[in-house]
Amino acid sequence: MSDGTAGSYSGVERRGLMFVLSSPSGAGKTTLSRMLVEQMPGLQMSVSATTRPMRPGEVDGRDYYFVDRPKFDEMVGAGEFLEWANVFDNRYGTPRAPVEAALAVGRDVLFDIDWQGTQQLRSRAGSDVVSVFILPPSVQALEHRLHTRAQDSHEVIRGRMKKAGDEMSHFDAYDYIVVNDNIGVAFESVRSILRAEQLKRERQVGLDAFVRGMRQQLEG
Ligand SMILES: Nc1ncnc2c1ncn2[C@@H]1O[C@H](COP(=O)(O)OP(=O)(O)OP(=O)(O)O)[C@@H](O)[C@H]1O
Ligand SMILES: Nc1nc2c(ncn2[C@@H]2O[C@H](COP(=O)(O)O)[C@@H](O)[C@H]2O)c(=O)[nH]1
Repeated sequence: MSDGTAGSYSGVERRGLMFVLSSPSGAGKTTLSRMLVEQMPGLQMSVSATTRPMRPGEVDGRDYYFVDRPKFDEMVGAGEFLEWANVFDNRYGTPRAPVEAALAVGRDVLFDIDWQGTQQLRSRAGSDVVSVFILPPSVQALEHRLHTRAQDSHEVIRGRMKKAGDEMSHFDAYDYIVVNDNIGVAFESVRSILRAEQLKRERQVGLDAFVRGMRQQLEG
């Protein structure tokens, strides 16, 4: 089925993009990411590696690659990460190979990463990166969400709330800002941003030939 880009009509592939969601912890990136992957055909989630302990219900290889610190540092040394950062006293990094493989065949890749990682991706991939910062509707709602998620200790939640202001201070480096109050509305906003970015002229490789072909048909 066609995705509505010229490439899917002319046989030329579209250029894949890197779609980044960041937010303070608990604002809803993981929830929105899961909804996007379910509803946007061809969108591939980047699975990060982390040194943080696994939460109840998380699956190694699906939610994260859970590695110890020596293994993480070995991966850094071998240049296996596209970006990596220290976040909340743990290390997190984006494995390079799956992202490069997806982009090479014109697939879009979704990232749930912090502001430091976004900055690194932006400096490497420039306009192939589209970034969205998710804000909570209020500080109270953010704290409530972290508690109702019930996956981190009170101490960890306190630590993440302390750093929420810091994370939020980077909102102005992002292309789009979405306030996640009602999840359905926030999802529709994020989905629309991705769809519009997919349709940008510069991402549709082969437009010239496609239009030329139709013009020749019309003239001849
Ligand atoms: N709009 C919303 N209204 C109410 N609850 C929400 C909303 N969006 C997400 N949540 C809930 O808030 C909690 C935190 O969401 P989520 O895990 O998606 O946040 P996150 O930004 O990925 O956090 P982290 O950075 O810690 O991974 C979850 O329990 C989720 O179900
Ligand atoms: N720079 C990167 N940040 C990442 C990556 N994977 C996740 N994250 C960010 O870490 C925090 C905490 O995540 P949690 O799962 O422990 O709650 C959150 O802001 C994520 O966006 C990564 O590969 N690189």
